Amino acid sequence: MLLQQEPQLRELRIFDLHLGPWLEELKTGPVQVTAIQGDVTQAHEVAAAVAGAHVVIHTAGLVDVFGKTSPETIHEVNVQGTRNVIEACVQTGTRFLVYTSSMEVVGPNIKGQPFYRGNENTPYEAVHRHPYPCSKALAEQLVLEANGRKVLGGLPLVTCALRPTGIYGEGHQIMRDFYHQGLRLGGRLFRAIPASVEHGRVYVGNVAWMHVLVARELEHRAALMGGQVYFCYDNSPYKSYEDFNMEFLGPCGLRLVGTRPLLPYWLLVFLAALNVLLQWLLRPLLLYAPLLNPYTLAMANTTFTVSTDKARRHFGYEPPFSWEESRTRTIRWVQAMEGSAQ
Ligand SMILES: NC(=O)C1=CN([C@@H]2O[C@H](COP(=O)(O)OP(=O)(O)OC[C@H]3O[C@@H](n4cnc5c(N)ncnc54)[C@H](O)[C@@H]3O)[C@@H](O)[C@H]2O)C=CC1
Ligand SMILES: CC(C)[C@@H](O)CC[C@@H](C)[C@H]1CC[C@H]2[C@@H]3[C@H](O)CC4=CC(=O)CC[C@]4(C)[C@H]3CC[C@]12C
Repeated sequence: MLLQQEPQLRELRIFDLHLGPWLEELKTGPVQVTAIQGDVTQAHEVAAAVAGAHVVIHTAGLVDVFGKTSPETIHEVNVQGTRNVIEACVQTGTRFLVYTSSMEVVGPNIKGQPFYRGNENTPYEAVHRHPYPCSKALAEQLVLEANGRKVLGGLPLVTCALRPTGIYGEGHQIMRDFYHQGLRLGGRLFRAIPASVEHGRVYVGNVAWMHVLVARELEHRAALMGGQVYFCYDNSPYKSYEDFNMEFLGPCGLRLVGTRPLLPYWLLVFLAALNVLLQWLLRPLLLYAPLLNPYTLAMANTTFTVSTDKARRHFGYEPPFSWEESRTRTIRWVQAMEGSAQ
């Protein structure tokens, strides 16, 4: 999107632990695309990649709420990695830093309190225990506190944090997991969460556009945007997590069984805890990381939706992809997966 939408772009550096062959397709245009294989936990690698950059969009992170990696690793990547990016900007003189934070910085909290149509100023007790939200909250705090620090050359660093709600769209691993689970269950998924529990979702293309816009506007609107947080939002409908997924999985042949949860909540809690035990017992042999665990159950069962226009007011954000376009593009992606699955 940067290559298509940013006329000022002279070089795009992509720094990632895992570089894919798709990067080669980006190198066909007039803008220099530099792919750098590196680890954000290694300060020297980050500094070398950042040196000379005008703006850094820091979106690297470990998105793990399924117990696939240790809390220490999540912290190392999400917190220390962010610290390394900030220090690289300061040491090399990069003045503008955009950070991909998350709704999880706010909630749902461990008390299961709903956040209903909230915005960036809505009072809410952001209390977390899980390593992932804790790491995102710490990293966001580091980014916002770094706003105003002097970088090499003596000018101030300008930082901003974007908080996507549940991202969906092409490449969404969790959607892929739901789809494959449905295929394994004969084309069916079984409702576990009441339809009334709404979860905010945002299309990946709109999240990407918000990042491009902030990267462009941060310099000209530093006084307004510096040190600010913005929820990433669009016109995606408010639905339960499972019903929302069915907007894409339904047209691809899956069916959500039950108009209300098929199992009582206490049994779901028991099964989620059993999954944790099984994960622990099986760890020496294999990685067992099902979708259902105590954290994912609590998240899915707590309403969290945002309603805000702060990004529009501060830097003119309007989602370029309508709900219909976002839905169609995601369905096409799942269908392409379906083709590969058959
Ligand atoms: N998936 C979601 O629903 C949401 C994600 N986010 C945030 O968006 C950002 C991107 O996440 P996703 O695209 O969902 O996940 P993703 O796993 O597709 O992207 C994360 C990227 O970070 C890279 N990475 C991981 N560890 C690294 C390391 N040590 N050094 C360098 N690169 C590393 C991965 O290779 C990957 O390309 C993350 O910061 C995440 O916390 C925020 C809100 C919602
Ligand atoms: C098994 C069922 C109970 C099923 O409904 C569980 C769904 C569960 C896997 C998801 C429900 C809410 C999701 C999280 C939410 O969208 C916020 C997120 C923000 C991020 O920064 C990363 C992803 C996630 C934690 C997302 C993960 C999947 C859910 C927990």
